[in-house]
Amino acid sequence: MSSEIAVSIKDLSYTHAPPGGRPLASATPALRDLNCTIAKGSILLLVGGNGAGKSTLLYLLAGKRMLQQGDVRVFGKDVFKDYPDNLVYLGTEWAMNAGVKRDIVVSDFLNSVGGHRHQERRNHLLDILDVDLDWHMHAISDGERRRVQLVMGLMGKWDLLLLDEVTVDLDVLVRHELLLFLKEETVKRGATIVYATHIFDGLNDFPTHISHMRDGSFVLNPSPWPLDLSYFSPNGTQTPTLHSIALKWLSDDRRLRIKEEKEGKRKQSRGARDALGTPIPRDGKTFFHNYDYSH
Ligand SMILES: Nc1ncnc2c1ncn2[C@@H]1O[C@H](COP(=O)(O)OP(=O)(O)OP(=O)(O)O)[C@@H](O)[C@H]1O
Repeated sequence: MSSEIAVSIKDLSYTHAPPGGRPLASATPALRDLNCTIAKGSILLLVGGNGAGKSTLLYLLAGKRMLQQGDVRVFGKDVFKDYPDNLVYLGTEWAMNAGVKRDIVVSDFLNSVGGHRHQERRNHLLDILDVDLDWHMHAISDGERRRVQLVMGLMGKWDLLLLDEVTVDLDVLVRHELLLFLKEETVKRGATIVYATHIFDGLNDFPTHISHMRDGSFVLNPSPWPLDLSYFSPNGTQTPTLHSIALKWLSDDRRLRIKEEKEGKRKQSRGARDALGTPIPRDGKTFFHNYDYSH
């Protein structure tokens, strides 16, 4: 892996705003004071519960929103003003777009987005993702449509790939082949990937770095994976799996949130309520298993 920088993030904070408006004074920031660099050739996995800020971060890295505070550079550029042609963002909303459910044959669809310029890579991806050029976009399953999206997004030679949960509806074989392809892109071409997912099966050998996000902050800044054993316990002999780490981190996050709600340090979220709609207090003990890193 090269030590050149693909992404640098400095003092980045962000609060969502209503369409066309400014953030409400009462709104909670989605990102708070993030700082990190991501080296070329690395694969960073963002781990965090629902609402932790992963998608917002990927959105900002993709230049889809104007920054409010802080600085983000992708290959040295401000992506909002100067979108690099070697940056690809793939998110889940694409498949919901009515335009991609038209009665159009996959080969025509891919040609309409430049497939003829990338014949060799396109054909390789058609194999890996098991996509048939004769499929009709309106008559395929969600997972199959996702596979077409991936061929479309990956067939050009990207140098930074931002992936937001787009492997969730792939079958296990296609997902496995895709991860191998992506890993190879980083090793052979020095491409860089930032990946947010909740599915950790088969992922242990994929990332080069992981981070833990909670409430829009990095609890663990992007760090080399596997993590140093001393992170887990002084006597540890084996790095826990990503799945067990995610379980432990997210259960800690939930416990902390409930503690802070009880102490009045944050607004109570939608939790269990009684018949009159009064929140049922949760003590963070009775509801949860005590996860350690061995699960
Ligand atoms: N369009 C929006 N308007 C207002 N608030 C938003 C909007 N999108 C996200 N948020 C808020 O920003 C915070 C971060 O959300 P984000 O979608 O980045 O989390 P996430 O880690 O990607 O979650 P998930 O795992 O569920 O996809 C959450 O509190 C969420 O409610």
